[in-house]
Amino acid sequence: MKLLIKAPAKINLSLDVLHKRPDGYHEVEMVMTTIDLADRVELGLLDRDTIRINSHNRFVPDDQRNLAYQAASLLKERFNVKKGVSITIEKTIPVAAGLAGGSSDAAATLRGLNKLWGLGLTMDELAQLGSEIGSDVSFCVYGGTALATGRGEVIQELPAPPTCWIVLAKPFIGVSTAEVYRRLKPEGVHHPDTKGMIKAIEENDFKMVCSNVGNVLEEVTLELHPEVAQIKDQMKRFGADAVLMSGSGPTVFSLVEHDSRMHRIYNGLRGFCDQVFAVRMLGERHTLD
Ligand SMILES: C[C@](O)(CO)[C@H](O)COP(=O)(O)OP(=O)(O)OC[C@H]1O[C@@H](n2ccc(N)nc2=O)[C@H](O)[C@@H]1O
Ligand SMILES: Nc1ncnc2c1ncn2[C@@H]1O[C@H](COP(=O)(O)OP(=O)(O)OP(=O)(O)O)[C@@H](O)[C@H]1O
Repeated sequence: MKLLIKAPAKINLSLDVLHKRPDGYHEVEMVMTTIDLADRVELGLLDRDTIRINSHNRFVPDDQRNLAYQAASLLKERFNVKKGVSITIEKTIPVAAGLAGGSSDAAATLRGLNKLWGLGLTMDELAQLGSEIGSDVSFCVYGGTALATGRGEVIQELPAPPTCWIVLAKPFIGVSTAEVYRRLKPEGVHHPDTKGMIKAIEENDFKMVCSNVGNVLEEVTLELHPEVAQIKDQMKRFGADAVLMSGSGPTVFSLVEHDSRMHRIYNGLRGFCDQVFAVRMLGERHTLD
């Protein structure tokens, strides 16, 4: 028996860091949404009691460092599962890009194995388990649009944002999330208006969404990698309605209302960037599989 599960990327429409916590993590307030850019995770039962990862991407580990492996391992251990699984990951989401690719693969593995192994866990229980793997995994279990607080694992559902295009561009660099958080000084930065972003989404007001995008990690990554600022400038020049870095970067996305401008930004950025995509948001939370 085989199961094919979609693992979509996320973007942070706003990302605020309130303070550093005693456990070393940072207290955050993030408005996140899933987009129609997804890895495909195929799960197959194995006769042997083992976890096997197949990925044909040289940047993706095929052992216990893979977040999908960790998801399977956690379920096996917690629920005493004596079955094996092969996990084949077809990557489309750029790696180490601020788009939660690994976290989404882990979340898809949790959802899929819940079915394949007949564990009967609720989405809330899967999200709770996901938080043990990484801060973005809980959000990825649900997908859709949400406010994420705590270290990112406390999820409150939000309605779908106004419809628009998302053009994503990733420069030829990878970013370490841990390093970006380490370099951040939450006291000295300009904080986005999280409540304003939530209101804009609830009122389905595209202009208000655009004027409330903000990410406190942007300054840190821009300082490390000036090419991120260049991409932002280019997107603005090509007519984006809003431009922001996602997560800890380095991927930059624009929100664009009109098709013609979407094409202009997409074509303008290709050749200049490692990977460029034009996609839609997935909108509300819905059954992903
Ligand atoms: C930047 C974001 O992707 C935005 O959605 C997330 O905040 C990071 O989520 P993630 O990659 O799943 O993060 P984790 O794997 O849990 O943590 C990676 C590292 O980032 C730092 N980290 C992460 C989340 C958080 N709230 N505070 C932190 O300081 C920690 O140093 C941690 O060791
Ligand atoms: N399934 C996976 N897909 C991609 N990378 C993975 C996976 N599992 C583990 N990794 C490791 O995690 C690192 C970060 O990858 P990922 O693509 O998840 O980053 P990210 O998009 O920046 O994450 P986030 O936005 O959650 O901070 C990679 O360099 C890779 O070594």
